[in-house]
Parts: sequence; C-alpha cells; structure tokens
Amino acid sequence: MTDFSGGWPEGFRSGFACFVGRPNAGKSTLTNALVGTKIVITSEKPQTTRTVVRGIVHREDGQLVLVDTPGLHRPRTLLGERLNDLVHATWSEVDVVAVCFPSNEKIGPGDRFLVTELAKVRGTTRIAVATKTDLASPERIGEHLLDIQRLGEETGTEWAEIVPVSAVAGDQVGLLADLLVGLMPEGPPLYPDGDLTDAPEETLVAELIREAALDGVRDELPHSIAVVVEEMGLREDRPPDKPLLDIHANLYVERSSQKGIVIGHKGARLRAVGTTARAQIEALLGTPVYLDLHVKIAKDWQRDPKQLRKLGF
Ligand SMILES: Nc1nc2c(ncn2[C@@H]2O[C@H](COP(=O)(O)OP(=O)(O)OP(=O)(O)O)[C@@H](O)[C@H]2O)c(=O)[nH]1
Repeated sequence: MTDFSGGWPEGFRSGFACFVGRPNAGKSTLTNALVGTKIVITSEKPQTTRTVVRGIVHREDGQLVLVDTPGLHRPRTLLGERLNDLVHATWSEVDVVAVCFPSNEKIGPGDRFLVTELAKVRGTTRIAVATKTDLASPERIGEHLLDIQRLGEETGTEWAEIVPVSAVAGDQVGLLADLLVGLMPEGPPLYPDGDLTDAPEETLVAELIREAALDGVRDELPHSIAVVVEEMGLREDRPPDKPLLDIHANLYVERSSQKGIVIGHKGARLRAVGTTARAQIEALLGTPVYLDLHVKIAKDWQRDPKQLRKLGF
C-alpha cells in the first residue's frame, strides 16, 4: 500500500490504458498479471460488455488505470454500430492503447483491420505487445516482432514500444508496467489507493451470470443474451457472521425459442446456470449468495434503441 496523504511524489504519472487485440490474445490474463489480483473474467466473451475499469495498478511512481473495450467487429446491427462507436471513443480517450499479438499465432486480417482502425484515432500513443512468448521459440518471437514492426509501417502506425511478454510465465510483465507508467502524463493519482477496480459489482455479477448462461450455447446464441442485475443487497435480519447477499437478475433473450434453450428441459439448464454463477459470485465477493434468475424476452433487443437503452447500452 502506498500512502499519498501528504501529497503525491514529484514526477508521479497517472493515466488510462487499454489492451486490444483479437479474441484470446491474452488481454485479460495480462490485465490480471499487472494488477496482481484476479478480477477480470478470462474466457472468450462475446462483444456485449460495456467499457469498464478492469483494474488499477498502484505504484510508488505512478498509477495505471486499465480499461476494457468490447471487441471491434463489422457492424451488422444497431448494437454492433454502437459498440464500434464506443470502441473508437474509448481509444481516443485513453493515453495508451496496447495492441496484443499472440506470439504463437501469425498476424492475420483481423489484426490488420484492428490496427488500421486504430490508426484513424488521433493523439493516442500506441504500443504493441507480443503476448504468450512462453508458447513460441526465440526464432519465432524474433519473426513475430518483425511482423509487428512491418504491420506498423504498412498501416502508418508508430509503435512507441514493441514488448514481448508472457503473463503466464511472468516474463517482462514488470517491464511492461514500467513502460506503460512512463508513457502516462504527469499528474496526481486518479483513484484512491487500494481500489483494484471500480467496476460496479453489479456489472461484474451480470458478467458472471452471462458467462454461465452462454456456456455450451455460445454457437446458438452468441450475442442474444443480456443480463441485468435488478436488485442486489444484503438480506436484513441476518446475524453479522452469517450474511446473505440477495441478487435478483433478469436474463434477456430475443425470442421465445431462445428462452427454451436457456431454461432447458424442466428448468434444468437454468438451475445449472444459477449454481455455476452463484459459486463464482460467492468466490468474487466472499459472501454467501441467494441468486434469483428470471428469463425474459426482449424482442429483437439488439435492433431496438429503447431496449438497448434499458439494457444500459
Ligand atoms: N501459455 C500462455 N497462455 C496464455 C498467456 N496469456 C493468456 N493465455 C491463455 O490464453 C487464453 C486466452 O486468454 P485471455 O486473457 O482470456 O484472452 P483475451 O484476449 O482476454 O480474450 P477475449 O476476452 O476473448 O478477448 C486463456 O486460456 C489464457 O490462459 C500466456 O502468457 N501464456
């Protein structure tokens, strides 16, 4: 813990960074490694998360606020367009965008699309991170770094740094933190010390429920589930050593056929989703949870501005 009650040290730097990259590039794992506590949900998430502070790195010499954006994708629905606008807006508001390129995979059209889009944003520093270096040979890493450099030249992107790291092996994670802090503007801490994330608990809880609900039906319903936590609070009249957190959440699907998939035969699937999500929420918040889930139909919510607003987009 750092104590800045007497003011912050001279030369202190603070600012925002976000990791971008193709699905499974290792963004969440890297965020966790930098922050040092597991907060982010690491698995493939469809592109419906809103921008959220994922973690805060507190250091003697600076503070890094890591924000997350949904993945950029070719818009087919109103939701897709809104999300892409949100991605561009986030990129222009952060100090550094770090593009992750997994070292065990070749750079592809998806990476090129992303870097080309990113090149349109002015005034943001870009760095490239070659992730998962533990999965590649030194020769391969060398080639990969050259490919990243070349991609930069072809897209008119000036990489302030190109850094190879392995979040899993812990290689160069410290160096990456040093570089990121060094690229932040001078200024006071943006968040009080000790905050690992300011993502509202409801958002994290909703994400855990969504993850559980999508498990196994991702192919059928990849973008058709939204979760809204309607109410969350400690139950009254409980002894202090036996708290119970009540959570009421709605799972929105677009059509009644999807409702059937989510609920399952005689409600079996929804019960399993509830059990999985409850265990994860309890692990996250450290409190026993009573989870009440309801499945509702919000017809074609991805195309309806009113529904989107209600769901927080
Ligand atoms: N060996 C190895 N595996 C890694 C490393 N970083 C991430 N992974 C694995 O790669 C997979 C994807 O990692 P995530 O951190 O979830 O990737 P992401 O970019 O956040 O993925 P999306 O949320 O789908 O965009 C997980 O199985 C991780 O355990 C690494 O440095 N080395």
